Amino acid sequence: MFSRPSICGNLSKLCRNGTATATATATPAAANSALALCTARGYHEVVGDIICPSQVRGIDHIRDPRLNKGLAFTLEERQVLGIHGLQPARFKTQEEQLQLCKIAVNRYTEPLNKYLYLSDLHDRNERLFFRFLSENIEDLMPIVYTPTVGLACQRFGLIYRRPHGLFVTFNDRGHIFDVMKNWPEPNVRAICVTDGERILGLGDLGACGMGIPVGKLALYTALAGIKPHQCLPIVVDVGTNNIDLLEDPLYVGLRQKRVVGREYDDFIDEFMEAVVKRYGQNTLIQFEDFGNHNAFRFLDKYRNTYCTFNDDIQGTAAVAVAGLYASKRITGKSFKDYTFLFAGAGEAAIGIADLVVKAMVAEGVSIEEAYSKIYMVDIDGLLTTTRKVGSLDGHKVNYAKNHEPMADLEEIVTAIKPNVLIGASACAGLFTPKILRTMADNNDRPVVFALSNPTSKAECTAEEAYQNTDARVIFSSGSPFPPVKMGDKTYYPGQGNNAYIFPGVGLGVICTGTHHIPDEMFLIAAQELANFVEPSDIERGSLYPPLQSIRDVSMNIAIGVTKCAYDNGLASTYPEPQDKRKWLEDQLYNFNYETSMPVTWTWPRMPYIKTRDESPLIAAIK
Ligand SMILES: NC(=O)C1=CN([C@@H]2O[C@H](COP(=O)(O)OP(=O)(O)OC[C@H]3O[C@@H](n4cnc5c(N)ncnc54)[C@H](OP(=O)(O)O)[C@@H]3O)[C@@H](O)[C@H]2O)C=CC1
Ligand SMILES: CC(=O)C(=O)O
Ligand SMILES: [Mg+2]
Repeated sequence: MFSRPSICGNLSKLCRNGTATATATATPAAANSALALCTARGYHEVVGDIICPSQVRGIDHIRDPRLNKGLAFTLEERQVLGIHGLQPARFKTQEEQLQLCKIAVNRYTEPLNKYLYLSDLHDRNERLFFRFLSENIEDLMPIVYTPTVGLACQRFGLIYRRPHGLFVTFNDRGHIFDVMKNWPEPNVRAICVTDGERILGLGDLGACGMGIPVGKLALYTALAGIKPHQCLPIVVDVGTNNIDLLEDPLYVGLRQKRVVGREYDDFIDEFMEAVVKRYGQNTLIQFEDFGNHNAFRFLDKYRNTYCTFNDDIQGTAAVAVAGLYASKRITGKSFKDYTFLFAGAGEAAIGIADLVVKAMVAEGVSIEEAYSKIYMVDIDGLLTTTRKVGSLDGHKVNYAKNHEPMADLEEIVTAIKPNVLIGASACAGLFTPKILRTMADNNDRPVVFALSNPTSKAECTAEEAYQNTDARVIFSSGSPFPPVKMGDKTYYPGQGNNAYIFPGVGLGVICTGTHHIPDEMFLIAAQELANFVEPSDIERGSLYPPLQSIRDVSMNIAIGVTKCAYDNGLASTYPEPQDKRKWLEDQLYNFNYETSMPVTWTWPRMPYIKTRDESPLIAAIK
C-alpha cells in the first residue's frame, strides 16, 4: 500500500496535527486515508497543519520555507527526502543555526539591512525565523516592527521581493472572494488588514503599508505562538493621496487617488463578506492603520456583526491603561485623582480615553466625573464646547470642556495642570522642555507617555523626559528608546505599544472562536498586563514587563480573554476547557524543528547511500 511511488516513493509524510496527525504515528491505513484526504482536497503544496511532503520532491524540501531545516536535516532525512548531496556535509542543530543568525544579523549596521536579512530568513526557513524572533524580542522587535518597519514601508517599492500577504485592489471589486482564493492557506484564522492611509505616524503610504500587517502578524506568531499559516496580512489598495508616491516610479500600488464615499464603503463591505465566505464567520479581522475618519466608522459598523477589532483604538487603549494602572503604584493615586491631558484626539487618544473612562467607572466613579477628568487637544487646540459645530466630530464631543478656547499646548499644560500627559499626535517634539518642566513643577511624579511612532514622530525622547523633570517622570514611549543615565542611576523606560496586547487577544479569540470582541476583553488585557509588572520593573523606570516576557503576558491575556468569551456566551468552540492554560498551550506553534520522517511505518525500498555507520533507523528501513 505504501509503495505507491506517487505518494511514498520518495518518502514521507510529515503530517503535523489536525486531520492528519494520526498518520505520523498510527497505522498505514490511517496514514493512507489522511493522505487521500490531502490529495482529495488538492493540497499539493505545503499548507496548513496537513503537510504531505511526499508530494514535495527533492530540492523542493529545501526551497519550501515551511519544510526547510537547512543543515539541520539529518543524514536519514537527506537520504530519504532525496536531498542528500544538495547540502554540505555538516549537520547543525537549530541552536547552532540560531547562533549563526545572530552573527549574521549583527554584521549589518543599517536597521533596514537587518530587516532584509530577517525577511530573507522568513522566506528561507520559517521555523528558524520565528524561533529567532521569539527568543530575541528585545533586539529584533525594533527591526520587524516599529521603528524599522516604518522605513521598510517607506522603501517598500525598492525592497519588495516575495509575497508575504495578499493585495486586494479596488479593481478586484466584485471578485474579492476569487482573489482571496488565491491565498494558498485553507485555514486562516486571523487577518490583519490596512488600507495604508495612516501608517504609524508617517501618513498615507498606500500599498506600501503592507509592511505593517506583515510585522503585526509576525508578532502574532513570535509573541503568542499563533501558527503562521493561520495568519494572513492584507492590504486593501484603494489608491493613495500621497502625491510623492503617485509620482514615484517605484510605487507598487494602484496609481490613483483614494476611492472614497459609497464606493469605498461597498468595497470594504465586499471584503468583509469575502473573508467570511472564504474562512468562516469567526475569522478574526484586525483593522490596522486606517485613516481616522474610517477607523471609528468601521469599528462601529462591524463590531457586532464580525469578529473584529481596531488595534489602534482598542489595542493601544489597553496598553496605555495597563501603564496607567502601573503608574498608580508609584504615584499612590487612583484614576479619579488624576487629571489627564491628551495631545492628539484621534484613534489612539480617544481609544485610550474611552477605556480610562471604563476603568474609572469600574472603580465606582460616575461617568460624568470620569469624562470631566479628561482634557483633549487636537490640531486646533483644546477641545471646548465653544468650538464651531462640525469641528467636534464623532467621539471628540465627549471630551469637550466648557473652557475658553486655547491653542498653545504650553499654555494649556500650565492652565490645566494635568498629572498625566499622553501624546498620540504623530507630532515630533510636541512636548517641549518647557512643557516637561511644567509637568515636573506641578507633580512629584509626572506621568508622560510619548506614544507616537516611529521614533522620529515621538512627542519627546526618553532623554528629554528625564532631563527636564529631574528624572522624576514616569515615562513610556510607543517606540523603544535606549536607557537614560542620570547621575549614578540608569532608567530603562518601557515601551507603551499595543504589541503587548494584540497577540494575546488574538490567541484567545481564535482559539475560542469568539463571535464578537467586546471592549471588556481589552480591559481584561490591560489588567493582565498590569499584573505582570514587578516592583523591579518599576524600580528600573518601566511601567511594563521586559519585552522578553511578552510571551508569558500574551498567554495570560489569552486565558483572560478565553474566560471572558465563555462567561459571556461569545465562544463557539465547545466544550469549554477546564484547564484553559493547557488547552491554549496545546494549540501553540512549535518553534522547534519536527521530524521530516515517519517513525513507525514500513517504508518502501529506495536507493540507499551508505555514508557513515548505519543508524538503527536506516538499518530498519533497509
Ligand atoms: N504606541 C502605540 O501602541 C500606538 C501609537 N500610535 C501612534 O499614535 C500616533 C497617532 O495615531 P492615531 O491616533 O491613530 O492618528 P489620528 O490621525 O487618528 O490622530 C492624530 C491626532 O493628533 C492630532 N494632532 C495632529 N497634530 C497635532 C498637534 N500639533 N497638536 C495636537 N494634536 C495634533 C490630530 O488632530 P485632528 O483631529 O485635528 O486632525 C488627531 O486628533 C501615530 O504616530 C501612531 O503611530 C497609534 C496606535 C498605537
Ligand atoms: C503601534 C501602532 O499600531 C501604530 O503606531 O499604529
Ligand atoms: Mg497601528
